[in-house]
Amino acid sequence: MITFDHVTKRFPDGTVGVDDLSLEIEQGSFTVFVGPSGCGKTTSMRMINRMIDPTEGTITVGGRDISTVRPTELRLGIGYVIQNAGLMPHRTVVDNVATVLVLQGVTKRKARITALEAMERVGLDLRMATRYPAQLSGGQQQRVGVARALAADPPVLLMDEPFSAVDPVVRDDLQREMLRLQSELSKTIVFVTHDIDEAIRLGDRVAVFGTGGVLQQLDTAEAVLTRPANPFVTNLVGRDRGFRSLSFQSATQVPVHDVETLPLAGLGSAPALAPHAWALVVDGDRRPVGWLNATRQALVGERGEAALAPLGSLSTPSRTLRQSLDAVLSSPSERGVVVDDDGALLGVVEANDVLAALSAQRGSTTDDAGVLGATATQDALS
Ligand SMILES: Nc1ncnc2c1ncn2[C@@H]1O[C@H](COP(=O)(O)OP(=O)(O)OP(=O)(O)O)[C@@H](O)[C@H]1O
Repeated sequence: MITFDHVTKRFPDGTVGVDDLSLEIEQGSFTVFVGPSGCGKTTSMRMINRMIDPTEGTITVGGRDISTVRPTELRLGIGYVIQNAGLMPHRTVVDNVATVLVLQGVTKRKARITALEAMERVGLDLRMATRYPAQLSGGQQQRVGVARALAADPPVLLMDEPFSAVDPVVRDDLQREMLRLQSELSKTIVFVTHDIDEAIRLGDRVAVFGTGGVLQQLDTAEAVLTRPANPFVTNLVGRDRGFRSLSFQSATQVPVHDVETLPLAGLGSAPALAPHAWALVVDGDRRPVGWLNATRQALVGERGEAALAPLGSLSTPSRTLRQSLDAVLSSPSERGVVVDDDGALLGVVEANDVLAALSAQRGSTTDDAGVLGATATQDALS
């Protein structure tokens, strides 16, 4: 557990970076510090590994007041990942990852073996090991940064805007990877971002910081979205919070309907579709490939598979209402495709059923009706 007890940081020029911060970070939790630029997120994080010392108050890590622990000793148990990875350009990837272990006195050979394991854990191709950082993409460099922080197996991981310099697709991958890693490793993670969507996706707990380094709300991601503590938080989570809150609502009650399918093999000899009908084309493993209607079917002879309309986003059995609704909205047939964990077709969901499930859940959470219900429905439909 990491505890901030009435912690204030006043810089020599008088700027108050963090103002009277008290919060507890549970062991094994994923806590995200979020807020606009200059509100004290990074300063708060850097006080945990003593890159910055507080002016007032006490921070404890694992029950120890860290002002009594030498920074070098403290940092052995705290991994640190920063934006742009901060890799050493003249060292190979594997040696970058092995850095902390070597500093700890592990032999170079052993450190490299552990570094390769850490690379595998974060999904890096081991052929990258002998490359230099400049020979990697931005996303790969970030993975190296995470591998380096994890290599020495520290119980605590600090991550300061680690994914903010990569494009949205790579960012999505890295976020997914982080959630997978956390489910396997159960580290105590403190993650700084100014992106509320990233905070909500990753955090078990979200700490919203405001102007002058004042903590505005510390809560679950769902509570920050659905019960913002004050106008500052309401403004930060934004207009789309009703839509975002669908991410926390299960769609397992939404019925999955059967859908007409056509096999990809022999597409050209399929019976003609009725004028307004859509059929889902599946491969030999029943994995959906695309949608077909009569107009597109007429083009199959000429274009083959390229005549199919894209599937839209796919929904899965453990889906949320947001995922279900997105599948419906992004599908040309207005029915969202549901697949199992292997990608095989389970059926389709329909918009009316998604909205009915939303209404039913609104009825069962009367306290939250204003936000979860009306706002969500309006946002979803607008
Ligand atoms: N060394 C310093 N000297 C003076 N003021 C500082 C110093 N470091 C940070 N600050 C100020 O403290 C406040 C908090 O800064 P901090 O970097 O913690 O904010 P942040 O929320 O992480 O912002 P960003 O998202 O832009 O990184 C800001 O007003 C900043 O200008």
